[in-house]
Amino acid sequence: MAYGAIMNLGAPASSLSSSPAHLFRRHVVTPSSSTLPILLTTALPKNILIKPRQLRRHSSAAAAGIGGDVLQDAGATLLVIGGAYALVSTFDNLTRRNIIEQISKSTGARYFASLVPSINCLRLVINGLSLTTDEGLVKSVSREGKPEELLRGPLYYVLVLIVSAIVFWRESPVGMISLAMMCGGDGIADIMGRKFGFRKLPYNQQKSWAGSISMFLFSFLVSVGMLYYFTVFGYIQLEWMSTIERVALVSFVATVIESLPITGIVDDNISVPLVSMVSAFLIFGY
Ligand SMILES: C/C(=C\COP(=O)(O)O)CCC[C@H](C)CCC[C@H](C)CCCC(C)C
Ligand SMILES: Nc1ccn([C@@H]2O[C@H](COP(=O)(O)OP(=O)(O)O)[C@@H](O)[C@H]2O)c(=O)n1
Repeated sequence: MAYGAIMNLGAPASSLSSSPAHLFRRHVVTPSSSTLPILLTTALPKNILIKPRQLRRHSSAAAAGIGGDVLQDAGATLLVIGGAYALVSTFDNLTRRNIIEQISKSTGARYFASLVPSINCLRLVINGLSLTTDEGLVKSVSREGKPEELLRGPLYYVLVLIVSAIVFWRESPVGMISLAMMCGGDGIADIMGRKFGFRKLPYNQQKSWAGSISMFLFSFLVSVGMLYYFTVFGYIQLEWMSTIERVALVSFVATVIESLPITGIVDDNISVPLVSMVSAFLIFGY
């Protein structure tokens, strides 16, 4: 949910610290020095969007020793928390002094919000084409450390963020739900599946029950959290009983799609949000 982070740009700054947007993490790890650049450059310190693979990769930095790693990670965590706190406090102050509006009503807000993923999109393209070399970025978001990997999963990911922000913004549940599936559900499936995925799915030996059950649960919970958040701020009105049933249905569809052995054909950063968008649109009707 990047959506949450994006949308937060138009929400009361004081709500940032308690918003459910922090759940919208594609892959959540304790930030290490290698994840810091991406955290800081995305300027969204509360919304840590990093892959678990960094942990694995950088565990090879065991040369520094486990104690050193823990210290480094703890330091990085404190730094990010401090940065997030400072950012929220700054916005709080500006809002209290009426220097910035609490809730942006500007029609251009969606384009401003999409600037964050757009800048990251540009970075991915430039580095993916090896026009420049940002080793931190490549290491942070690729599996094998190859720049060209940036042009696949990570690029699709930011493109979905951009499209969702611009097309759906905060008036339609469709964008929120599809981002919840991609950023929340799919991200958690990866983490839980790798850790507890001993029992594989009968039709896909690459995916596990633990991963898919987590995908369903987190897609559902993150979606409901996001919808609740935007309902509280009055952007959307929902009838909750039917909404919960509908979200459960979309989560189920997204989970089934994520579990299929089609990763080689279509990246799940495309299949999951796309199928979620279509099914949410059909189910919600707007
Ligand atoms: C590593 C990423 C995707 C790869 O996925 P997969 O192929 O393994 O399935 C994500 C890449 C993220 C990107 C480089 C930076 C995105 C910044 C974004 C605009 C910040 C939004 C923050 C919010 C927390 C979502
Ligand atoms: N439903 C799922 C999804 C992922 N996983 C685990 O997570 C790993 C990465 O999943 P993936 O191929 O979907 O990776 P991403 O493209 O989402 O990063 C898989 O190799 C599995 O170990 C799982 O066990 N069950």
